[in-house]
Amino acid sequence: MALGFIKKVFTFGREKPAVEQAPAEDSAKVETPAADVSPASEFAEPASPPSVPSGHLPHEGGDRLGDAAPVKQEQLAEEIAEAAVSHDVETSVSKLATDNVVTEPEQAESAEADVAAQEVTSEPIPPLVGEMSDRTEGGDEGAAETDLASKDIDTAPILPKGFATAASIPEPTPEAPKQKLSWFQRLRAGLARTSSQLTGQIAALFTKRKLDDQTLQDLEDLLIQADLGVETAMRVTDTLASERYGKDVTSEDVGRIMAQEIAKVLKPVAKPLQLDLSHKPHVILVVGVNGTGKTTTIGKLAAKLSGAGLKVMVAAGDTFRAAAIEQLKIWADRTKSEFIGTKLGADAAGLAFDAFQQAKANKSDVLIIDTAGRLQNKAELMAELEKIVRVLGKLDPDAPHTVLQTLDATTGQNALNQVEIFRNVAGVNGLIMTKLDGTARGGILVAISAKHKLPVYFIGVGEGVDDLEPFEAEDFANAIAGTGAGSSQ
Ligand SMILES: Nc1nc2c(ncn2[C@@H]2O[C@H](COP(=O)(O)OP(=O)(O)OP(=O)(O)O)[C@@H](O)[C@H]2O)c(=O)[nH]1
Repeated sequence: MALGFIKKVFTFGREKPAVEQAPAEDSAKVETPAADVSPASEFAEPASPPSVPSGHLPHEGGDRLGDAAPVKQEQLAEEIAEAAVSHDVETSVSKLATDNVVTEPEQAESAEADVAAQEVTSEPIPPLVGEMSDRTEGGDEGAAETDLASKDIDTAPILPKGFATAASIPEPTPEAPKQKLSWFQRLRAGLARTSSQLTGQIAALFTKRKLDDQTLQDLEDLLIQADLGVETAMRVTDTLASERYGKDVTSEDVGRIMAQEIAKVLKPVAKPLQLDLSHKPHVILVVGVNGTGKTTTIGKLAAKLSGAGLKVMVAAGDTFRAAAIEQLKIWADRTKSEFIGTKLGADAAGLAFDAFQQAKANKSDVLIIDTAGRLQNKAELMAELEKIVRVLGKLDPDAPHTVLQTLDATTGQNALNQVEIFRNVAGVNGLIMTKLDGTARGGILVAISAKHKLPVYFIGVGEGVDDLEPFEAEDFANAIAGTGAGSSQ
């Protein structure tokens, strides 16, 4: 797999604005030496996240998600104050419990305290040095040498497959066949229901029949029932008609054209997750409906990044489910990442606020924030997500830099609606499809890609820490169509 390292730039050219900080009643004051937040070097404008349309969002049921009109400064400052008030942060670094989190009630008076007024005095949390997990000892086979602008070459981490950084130079690297076959077999196994159902029906449709309008219509119906979406179904039938209309056609012909057309839809969205390591932390916010694999996927991402030598902090923003906080702590320990959490029921935006501050003070490379699972039609829960994004944006205009949505491959059609709402509310700019090793209905990813054109960075192919693979368009297309290199595996 050629590792495309696409240059991504953010605007850091201007002086960093004094961040309006809202130390509220019991806001946590993190005692770490003042982080050196000198303005980073000049970068071009970032790609702006999808605009958030105001007005009622087109989705069945659920409440109006509210107007996305810009929030006034005072309202925002109140939100930050309220967010900081309603929780006390327990900051713990796996293997290093710190008790240096204190609150400064008097800071609560003004919602706009200057960040410089926040004296930070305790020692920064030393980087955690842990043995690499055996899988990432030498880094992924396919990892390319990267030349990071912010680090000299001999200390630049070798990013694992599926990640890129602003200054890295694309280097095609040969795919490690044994790794591809194993996860590819799991992918095929996961998509077996989709592909066997589809290829079985196609075979039945095209026994000794010339290609005519009726068979084209029947094929189109089959492809739509497999969740591929109307657009892709029509592309397949149009291409097939242009090649074989009025002639004999075999199911192999159909499979080949199906894989080809699906790959055309998926190739533009199969991209590495771009990290901008020229400033710290790169914030990844993980969102999605309940049980889609957010916390597990964060653990897998943390393993890849910390295994590559990056300093990772994970934040337990799912303050709704008790087990989620503990689950993420276990992932942090397992992946030698730093952990920040708070008490059950605390304000998630406040946790995100403190996590950012802590990650900055600790000079973490990447901060990955978990969130509570929520259905897209629960307006108050979606409003909470908006607040988390707003609070992070006040601390860094480009944060959260990556908003990942996890999609459960067994969901089917509803995933389209999930992406629509989460994208409008939280500015989702990347997808991860999980549970493709189960009885997946992976076809929906084709429909989502055709409609939303959002990058698909990884796929989950199991519950293990290594079961996260960079998304490969050709492999996925062949797995659905039951064709291609892996088809004989
Ligand atoms: N088979 C399989 N199971 C997965 C995968 N990813 C996650 N899971 C499982 O899915 C279940 C839910 O995963 P979580 O990470 O807790 O999901 P979540 O989105 O954080 O859940 P909530 O916090 O309830 O929203 C767990 O049992 C995971 O082990 C995957 O790729 N394959």
